[in-house]
Amino acid sequence: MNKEDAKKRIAELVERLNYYNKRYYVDNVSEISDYEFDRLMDELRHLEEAFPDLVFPDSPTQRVGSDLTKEFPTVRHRYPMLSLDNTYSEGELREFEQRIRRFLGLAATEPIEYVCELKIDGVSISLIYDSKGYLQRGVTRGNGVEGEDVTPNIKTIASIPLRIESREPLPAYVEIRGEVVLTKAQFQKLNEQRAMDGEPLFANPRNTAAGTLKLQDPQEVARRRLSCYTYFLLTEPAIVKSHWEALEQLAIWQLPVSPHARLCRNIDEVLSYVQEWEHKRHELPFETDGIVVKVNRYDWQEQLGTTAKSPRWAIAYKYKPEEAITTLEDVVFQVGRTGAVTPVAVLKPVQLSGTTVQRASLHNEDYIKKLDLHYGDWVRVEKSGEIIPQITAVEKHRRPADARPVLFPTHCPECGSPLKREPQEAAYFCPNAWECPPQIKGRIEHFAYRRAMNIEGLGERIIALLYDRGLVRNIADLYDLKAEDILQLEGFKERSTQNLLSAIEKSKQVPYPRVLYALGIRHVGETVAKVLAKHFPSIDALRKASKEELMQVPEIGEVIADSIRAFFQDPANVALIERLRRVGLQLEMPQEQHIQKNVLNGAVFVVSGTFSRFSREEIKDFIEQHGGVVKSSVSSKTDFLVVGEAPGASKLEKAEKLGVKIITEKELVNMCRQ
Ligand SMILES: NC(=O)c1ccc[n+]([C@@H]2O[C@H](COP(=O)([O-])OP(=O)(O)OC[C@H]3O[C@@H](n4cnc5c(N)ncnc54)[C@H](O)[C@@H]3O)[C@@H](O)[C@H]2O)c1
Ligand SMILES: [Zn+2]
Repeated sequence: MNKEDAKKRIAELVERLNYYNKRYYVDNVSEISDYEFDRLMDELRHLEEAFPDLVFPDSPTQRVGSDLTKEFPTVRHRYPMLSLDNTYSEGELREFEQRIRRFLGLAATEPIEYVCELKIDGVSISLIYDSKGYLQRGVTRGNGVEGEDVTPNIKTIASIPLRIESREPLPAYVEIRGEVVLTKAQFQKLNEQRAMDGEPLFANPRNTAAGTLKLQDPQEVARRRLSCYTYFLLTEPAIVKSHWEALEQLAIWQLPVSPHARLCRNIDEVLSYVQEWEHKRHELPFETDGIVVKVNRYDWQEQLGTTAKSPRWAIAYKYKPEEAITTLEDVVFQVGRTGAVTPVAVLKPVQLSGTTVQRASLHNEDYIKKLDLHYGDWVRVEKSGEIIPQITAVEKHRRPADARPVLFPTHCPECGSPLKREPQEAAYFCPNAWECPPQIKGRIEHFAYRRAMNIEGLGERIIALLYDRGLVRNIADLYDLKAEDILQLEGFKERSTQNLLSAIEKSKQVPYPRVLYALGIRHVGETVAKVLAKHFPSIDALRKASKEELMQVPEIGEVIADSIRAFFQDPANVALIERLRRVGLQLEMPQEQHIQKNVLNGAVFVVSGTFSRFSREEIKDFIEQHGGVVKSSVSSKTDFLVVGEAPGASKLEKAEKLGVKIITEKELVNMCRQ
């Protein structure tokens, strides 16, 4: 390539990679796969090596991708937080060893020990502990030089100790680094919940963890249940001489360390570790994208030093994304509870990363157009960091001559209504909310769902049966069901019929905030429903609220306000609510909760055990709404310990010792009634 062309290509790569970096680190979105990103990076690095005077200062090869957002205070790192050099080839691992030997002037016979660790696909974090062992700060990598202080969010992570317990005095400065992740199981749970709430699904655990760490509401962060693994210890003065000892020290201090790290005596053992984990890593509870290899001895690490972007004593070996090639048999267009239409590719079954893949996500119309997808096409399917397989490319040269292009339907595949596309949104939806079967069934499923009305036994299958028999067309119909209706359903006997009826009956006691959530108003998830119920203590108050009044509530923005207004403007919804009122659903907060505002007068409460009338969150809210203060542990300042079933023994004991008054939930409710 001549210099002119190189210059053009370099400028183009710098611009594109900087753009992907911003999308990835700031917006937490991957527009291309990590593998493609790394290939472009590699191309840039090679060009820059060939034309060293064309290395721009803003080149992504020269700096760490920055996560700075200006939404959190920034903190300067005492030691820069760098990235890692990476490779996809085992040959380059051997070259890595050769470079180290040359740099340190070691003979070929001199053994070099390495520590191998799994490269966890999450977000790096730096934890600073003070000399008494208390967690002082949690800071993101930022641009490597300064990061963002996300301490309140970090404190929600259960496995990170708020205090290091140590018999020996701690060094004056303790910094621990690690990776914040979402486990695959937790990621799936969150997405199930989002599907229930009709919200767009998260793409993958890494980007979700990164986005979660940057939320402004630590309570929401806590709800998402992040995890953490630590793998770095920096202290002043130094207390260990090698990386392996550092990992041991972290374990002694009860920091979460991965049990799979291994001390390898030479590069061959490193390569075996790499091979050993290539497939086994899929069984781990979290996602990994490779292996990190670190020179064990600290004195050697120090001599090797760092480049502007990464240490010379470590390298990441990344596994190529596993890919399979198969044919596209069909595309189905699924209609969800909110009417959103999602295209899903039906593939000829093929093995990929140890599972049989038969379906792949196609996201939306734009994605299908970008792929230029045709029925019968040979397609490449990848599972890289994404749980749901993706079609990454079409093998156009193998396309059958008469192949028809995949076109997005103009009408709903379920009810035939013309589809609509919201301006600025990629997704199409079916506007026929009241008659489109999957939307009706989806709303009833959402209503019956555990965290909403919690109607036990009323799942997807039974709802489909009730719907197909014409017994239920909306949520209010559930309350008109008779024993003889249910008895005629397949699989129902006397007993199961009674159980279902009493589960439906029981749902009449579900408190108002959950009923509000169960109604399935778009954008009104669990948290928003609670906030709304607090400010508008009855459904009538909410119905009468203007857009402006709604938007005065913290956390309620224009989108939510519009959605609530639209819901109540539909007469069918108003009629439905009237029916729910007649059957006796809770459509307002209990009287005592909004009259007796300050009866508890600042008294300090601790709660323990499980309660029959409230969830853990609800009892805390209840106390606070009545002017009490809730603390998490019993001390001499505690006035009351409220005990439910199976209270914590240590709390009870402490309360008894300190003479704290112990009361039941019933007594608490009575106190608030006076
Ligand atoms: N898809 C995209 O659009 C896009 C954009 C930008 C970056 N990326 C991905 O991010 C990579 C660059 O990110 P990076 O600079 O954070 O480098 P990196 O992720 O390749 O490696 C460095 C990071 O690995 C993490 N890590 C996990 N386990 C570790 C362990 N045991 N020891 C040490 N570190 C460990 C640390 O957070 C560390 O900061 C790219 O190679 C690419 O894969 C993707
Ligand atoms: Zn429809």
